[in-house]
Amino acid sequence: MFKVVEKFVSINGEGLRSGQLAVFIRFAGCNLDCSFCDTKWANQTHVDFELMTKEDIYEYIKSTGVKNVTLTGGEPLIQEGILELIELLSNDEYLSIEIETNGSIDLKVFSKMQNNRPIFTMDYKLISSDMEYKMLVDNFKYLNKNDVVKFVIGDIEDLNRAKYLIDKYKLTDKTNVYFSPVFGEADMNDIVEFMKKNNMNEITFQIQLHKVIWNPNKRGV
Ligand SMILES: C[S@@+](CC[C@H](N)C(=O)[O-])C[C@H]1O[C@@H](n2cnc3c(N)ncnc32)[C@H](O)[C@@H]1O
Ligand SMILES: Nc1nc2[nH]cc(C(=O)O)c2c(=O)[nH]1
Ligand code: SF4
Ligand SMILES: [Mg+2]
Repeated sequence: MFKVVEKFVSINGEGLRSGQLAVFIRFAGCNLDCSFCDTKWANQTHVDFELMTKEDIYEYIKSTGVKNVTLTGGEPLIQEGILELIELLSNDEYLSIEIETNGSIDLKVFSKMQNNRPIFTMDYKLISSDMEYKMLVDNFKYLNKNDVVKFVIGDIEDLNRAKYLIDKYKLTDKTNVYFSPVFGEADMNDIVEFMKKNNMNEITFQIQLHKVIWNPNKRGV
């Protein structure tokens, strides 16, 4: 059984499918504690959740009629039975599955899926998150051109570190690379100036769209 803290339809506010309708499944609990986390509430021990089987989750998704599915949290890939859920959803060729994951979970087993493989938006947690020591750089090799490595930027130190990693692991040759400011805190102009100064042609800068449309603290959107 999965602990689901919320499920809803919205437009995806992040990633490759930003602006498109998506059905979201948010799981309880995370193995990290990022300084900037906007869903800390979902990681509390006493959070309210609904227990759902993988079949319940599939039925809910189908009842919405929405094609894009985002599994998020919390950390979706620490949920017991998550591989079976992903396989069930992937068997439905109509669905396009996307998984938001935090960079600390080994993606090898997931990346090997053959049919209708999900796309992974893998965060690399930078210095200002306080969680960089948990990052698995081996994960970079399991990502392809359908996936994303996302750097959430808090400050200039994060920008320098992101650039170092992009160059060292040739990330833009392998996958899509996004910069996203810590919402309401990072200086967005600094990020764009940094991109200009370093001629970062292959990076996509992105703001979380749902936080512009709705109150940034609103749930279920
Ligand atoms: C809440 S996390 C859940 C999935 C997974 N635990 C992870 O970190 O990727 C979803 C996305 O929101 C991003 N995020 C969380 N707090 C944020 C903030 N304050 N500003 C910008 N992005 C944020 C995360 O970096 C991640 O890309
Ligand atoms: N609209 C909307 N789009 C999102 N894309 C990724 C989200 C997440 O929390 O993982 C998210 C979210 O919480 N809301
Ligand atoms: S990994 Fe994701 S859910 Fe966990 S604390 Fe960090 S941003 Fe929040
Ligand atoms: Mg969110």
